[in-house]
Amino acid sequence: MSAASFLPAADDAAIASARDHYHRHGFARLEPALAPADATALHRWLTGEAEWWRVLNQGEDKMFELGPEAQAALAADPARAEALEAAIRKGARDGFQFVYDTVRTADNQSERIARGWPVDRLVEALNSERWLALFRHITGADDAVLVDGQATRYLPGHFLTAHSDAVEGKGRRAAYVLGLTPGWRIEWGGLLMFHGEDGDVERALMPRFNSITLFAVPSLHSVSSVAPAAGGPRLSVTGWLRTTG
Ligand SMILES: O=C(O)CCC(=O)C(=O)O
Ligand SMILES: [Fe+2]
Repeated sequence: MSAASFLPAADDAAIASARDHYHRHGFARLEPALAPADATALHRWLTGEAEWWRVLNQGEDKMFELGPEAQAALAADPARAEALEAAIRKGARDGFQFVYDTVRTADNQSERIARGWPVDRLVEALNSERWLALFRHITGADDAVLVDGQATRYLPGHFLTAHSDAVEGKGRRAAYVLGLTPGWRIEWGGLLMFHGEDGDVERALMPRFNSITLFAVPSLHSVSSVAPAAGGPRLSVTGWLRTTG
């Protein structure tokens, strides 16, 4: 892991085609995102040492973050766990709801460097001039100056309903999702869905390993539920290209 440079690995043709696609459709996919060994090392860390927090919301503005101890306490109390599941199902029926696992990184560079987990070092790399210039080139967001990020893990039953990513004051210009699950199948769910104005699915994207998807903010999208039959968790690093800190 210590050798990981997290430099961009896509060639000029892939970059040119991503830029063209983004300008025409508001999203693009770049692959390979990283050197294969770097993506594999991240995947190994995400499936091994990473410490996951369960995050979920209640209504529009209440959010819960359950660390390892709170998750263990919940697992030991099936009645409470089922009540929480029921609340999540109810919230998802007609409203905005999410539940998934995360490893957050600090927006602040010195905190990322001090902790130095692989996901911190990846987000550090994404803030290098090399990656920033590439992101600006593809998205046309010339005023973007920083990249934030978190690792996410969607287990079977996890999902994120429709939202636009626009948050007042955050200066989000584009979102990115770096897929880190090898061997995913469409049938396993966990698809990044863009919602069309006609109420149909405009586009659904597979969480492909070592590909980075970029899309403009705001745009209405969701992550479909990971199916019970999924062969593993849906792993990514995701965040935003921003104008302000
Ligand atoms: O993981 C993804 O594909 C997208 C996640 C997302 O939309 C978000 O975290 O806001
Ligand atoms: Fe989003």
